Order: sequence, then C-alpha cells, then structure tokens
Amino acid sequence: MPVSDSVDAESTGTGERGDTTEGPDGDGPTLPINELFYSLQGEGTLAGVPSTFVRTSGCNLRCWFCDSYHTSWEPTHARMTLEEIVAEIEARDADHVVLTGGEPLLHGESVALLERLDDRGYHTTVETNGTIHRDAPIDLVSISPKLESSTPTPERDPRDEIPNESQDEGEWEKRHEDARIDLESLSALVEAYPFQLKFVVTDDDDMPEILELLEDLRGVADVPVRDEDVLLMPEGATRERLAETRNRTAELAMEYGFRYTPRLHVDLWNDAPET
Ligand SMILES: C[S@@+](CC[C@H](N)C(=O)[O-])C[C@H]1O[C@@H](n2cnc3c(N)ncnc32)[C@H](O)[C@@H]1O
Ligand SMILES: Nc1nc2[nH]cc(C(=O)O)c2c(=O)[nH]1
Ligand code: SF4
Ligand SMILES: [Mg+2]
Repeated sequence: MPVSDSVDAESTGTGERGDTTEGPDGDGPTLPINELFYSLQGEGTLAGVPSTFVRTSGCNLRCWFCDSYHTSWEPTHARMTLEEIVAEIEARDADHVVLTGGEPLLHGESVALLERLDDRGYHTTVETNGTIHRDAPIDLVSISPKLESSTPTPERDPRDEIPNESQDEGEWEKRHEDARIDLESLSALVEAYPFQLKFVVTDDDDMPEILELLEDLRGVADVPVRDEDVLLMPEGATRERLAETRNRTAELAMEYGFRYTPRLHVDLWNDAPET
C-alpha cells in the first residue's frame, strides 16, 4: 500500500481519516492508544530486553487469533497527544520502545512519534503486519506477514465467543485475504530498515506458503533476506495453546534452518493485559 493512502476510518476502527489529527484543544497531533506499559520484549531477536510498549488501536486486518482483540475486532482507545505519550515513555526506565498495535503504520502520527523518540535517543522497534510502508526512523522493523491460516473463516471467527456479536457474512474473510500480503510494502520495508520476518505458525501446513513468500520477496527486494532473518513463532495467546504449538514450531525451525522465537510474555504472564 502506498504511503499516501489513508485507510478508511470505520473499518480500521481508528476514527480518523487524515494523516494528522490534532488534539481537542489544539495541543498537537494524537494517536489512538489502547495501552502503554513497561515489560520485557517477549518476541524476536530482542526477546528479554526491557522495553516500553506503545499499543495503537485500529487494524486493517482481522486475524482470527489476534491476541490484541481490542485493537482490531473491537477497537478501544483513548487518544493521547504525542507529548503525553513521550512523557509516559520518559517516566519509564527503558532505552527500548516497541510501537505496536493494532497496526501502528496505519497512522501518519506514528512517524512523528518515532521522530521524537529518535531525537531522544531511544531504540525503536515497530511491530507491523507488513502491508504498509512509511518513511520513519526505525531501528528494527519486526514484520509479521499474515498467512492463509490467519484468515477469519466462518469456522474460526473469534466473535463466536462473544454473545450478541454481529457477524458480517464473510466480509472480513475477503478483506483480510485481499489485504494480508503486499509484496511492494514488504519489499520497501526490508530495503529501508534492519528487519526480522516473524511468521506465526499454527502447523506444518504453513510452511509451503512461507517458502513461497520468501521466494517472491527475494525476487523483488534489493537486499538479501537471509534464513537467519526469518523467525518462526508458535501461535498461541495463552500458555495452554502454546503448549500445543511450540514444540512442532521449534522442530520446523530446525528442519528448515530458520530461527525459533518464543513468546516469553505468554510463558511469564499468560494473557494478562499490559504484559
Ligand atoms: C498484535 S500484533 C500487532 C502488530 C501487527 N498488527 C502485526 O500483526 O504484526 C503483534 C504480534 O503478535 C503476533 N500475534 C498476534 N496474535 C498472535 C497469536 N495468537 N499467537 C502468536 N502470535 C500472535 C503478531 O503476528 C505480531 O507479530
Ligand atoms: N512482552 C511483550 N512482547 C511483545 N512483543 C511484541 C508484542 C506485540 O504485541 O506486538 C508484545 C507484547 O504484547 N508483549
Ligand atoms: S494484523 Fe496484527 S493487530 Fe491486526 S488482527 Fe492481525 S495480529 Fe491483530
Ligand atoms: Mg502482543
């Protein structure tokens, strides 16, 4: 998706259309924030590093397994000014900041936030689904392209768990499927920033699609995409679910020569908010 596109407000749950949103009292740009907390980076090459997490609300995809349901399927947020966000980050004692969501690159203001953090010397990681590229000071882009096994089919619709939740007759199944892979954005991201590709693995059937996507990406990107840049992460928002997926995911990493990443925060704190 090109940088200038602004994704429609209603479907992403952001309540915004433009790239710059002023606060109510003209006190500068704002972002929809679902939660802001201090924890250990739980995933990827920086796992274990104390970090402040800024979780924006709103997503252009709808993974059935999304562990941040209240940023995607049922977005909830308060808008915070960038000034407030930076003050909350400065109040916590971490050099690393993880900007996540929802999909943080939906919001033009994420760029301005990253610029302010860069000015202050923070190391920034952006967690993204890889469908949107923006130009910003990012130290590590942690890309998690979404596989077919993430698509919300009628058989795996998280809203089934929620009483009175209206269904959409396959609308999100189609929208998710159409939007989940954008080779142009993926290629722009890997070319622009130090990166990791972090695939959520549900079972063996995910592997052919991962290999095919890597082949396609290597065909178009101007930079090498090494096997060691590829991480397999077990699907699971709870300890119980991870117990079912992690060993097979680790074996697949060994079999294919990719890396394995744990989900440390789930091991430590299960599915508690703000962890
Ligand atoms: C909530 S997403 C937000 C960032 C961005 N929307 C994305 O998907 O990369 C943060 C990370 O959690 C991963 N994730 C979400 N639900 C998961 C689950 N049930 N099991 C494993 N990883 C999950 C995503 O793939 C992504 O790497
Ligand atoms: N501890 C912890 N580490 C994380 N790494 C990526 C996360 C995310 O939701 O993007 C995440 C998260 O939610 N918690
Ligand atoms: S892309 Fe990320 S935030 Fe959006 S639904 Fe999927 S896991 Fe959740
Ligand atoms: Mg998370």
